[in-house]
Amino acid sequence: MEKVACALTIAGTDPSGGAGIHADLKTFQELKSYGMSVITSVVAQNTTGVQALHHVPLEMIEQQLYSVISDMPVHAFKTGMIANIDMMKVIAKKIPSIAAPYVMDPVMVATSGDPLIEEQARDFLRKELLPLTALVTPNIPEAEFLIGRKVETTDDMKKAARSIVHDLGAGAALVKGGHLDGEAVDFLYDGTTIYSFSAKRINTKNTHGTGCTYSAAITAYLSQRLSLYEAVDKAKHFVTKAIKGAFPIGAGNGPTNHWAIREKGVFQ
Ligand SMILES: Nc1ncnc2c1ncn2[C@@H]1O[C@H](COP(=O)(O)OP(=O)(O)OP(=O)(O)O)[C@@H](O)[C@H]1O
Ligand SMILES: Cc1ncc(CO)c(N)n1
Repeated sequence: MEKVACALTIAGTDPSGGAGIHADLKTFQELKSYGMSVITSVVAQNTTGVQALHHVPLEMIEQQLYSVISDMPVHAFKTGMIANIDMMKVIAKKIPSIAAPYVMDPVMVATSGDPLIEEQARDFLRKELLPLTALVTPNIPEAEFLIGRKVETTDDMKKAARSIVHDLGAGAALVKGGHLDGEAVDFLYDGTTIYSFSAKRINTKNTHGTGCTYSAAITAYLSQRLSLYEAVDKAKHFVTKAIKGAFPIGAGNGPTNHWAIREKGVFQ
């Protein structure tokens, strides 16, 4: 019998539906992987920023992980917002028992600039979680934090990707250029080769949740057994379409359009 591809996200919520768990599950669904989720923090946020955070108790995070892993197949998984070291420890302990590719979106701040993880937890993420990954997907500020140097040019991005793999122990690194000017170009380093993925920059402020959507798309494709290169290539097309079709809703940075690859949706 054919088995459905199963993808898991471990992340925080976004009641406005554009980022976090919500973006991940919409993306899994759109790309036809069966989506599952473990919630780390409940975040009161919208397109304008983060209003409040409530962290799920550690035992409950552990229990959610157990509920999924003990019963369901996981063919690939990702992490997004993990707010503090204690949560990271709980998750790190369970990762070896999930025998599947791990994609880390090293979320530190929301698109609005509001912090989503505690300052001290960043080092733990770099030292303890990063070496467990099949792929990490930092944007420019996250890459700068990880390697401790400025990333200002495409050459710096490629060097950062290499250093994240060779010096920090990630399985592979995808350094995203959304925060630079010009083409929206990302560089993947898999330990041997640098690949670039490029798209025309779209003139929009509606980029809430682009990073979540991209890493979720990569995770969905990995759960379907695509190679890392193919998964990133197809995910880049998906996120570009989702940004192109992004919705001008909310007063801040509107959300990406997760169904942009098939139809426009229903408009009022
Ligand atoms: N205006 C844009 N036009 C086209 N592609 C873009 C644009 N902004 C970002 N991208 C692309 O979107 C993907 C996500 O990258 P980005 O650097 O925005 O992630 P991020 O900062 O982690 O996202 P988030 O805003 O969710 O934190 C990358 O492939 C990037 O190149
Ligand atoms: C829960 C959550 N994760 C990640 C981001 C980054 O976009 C966000 N805004 N919210």
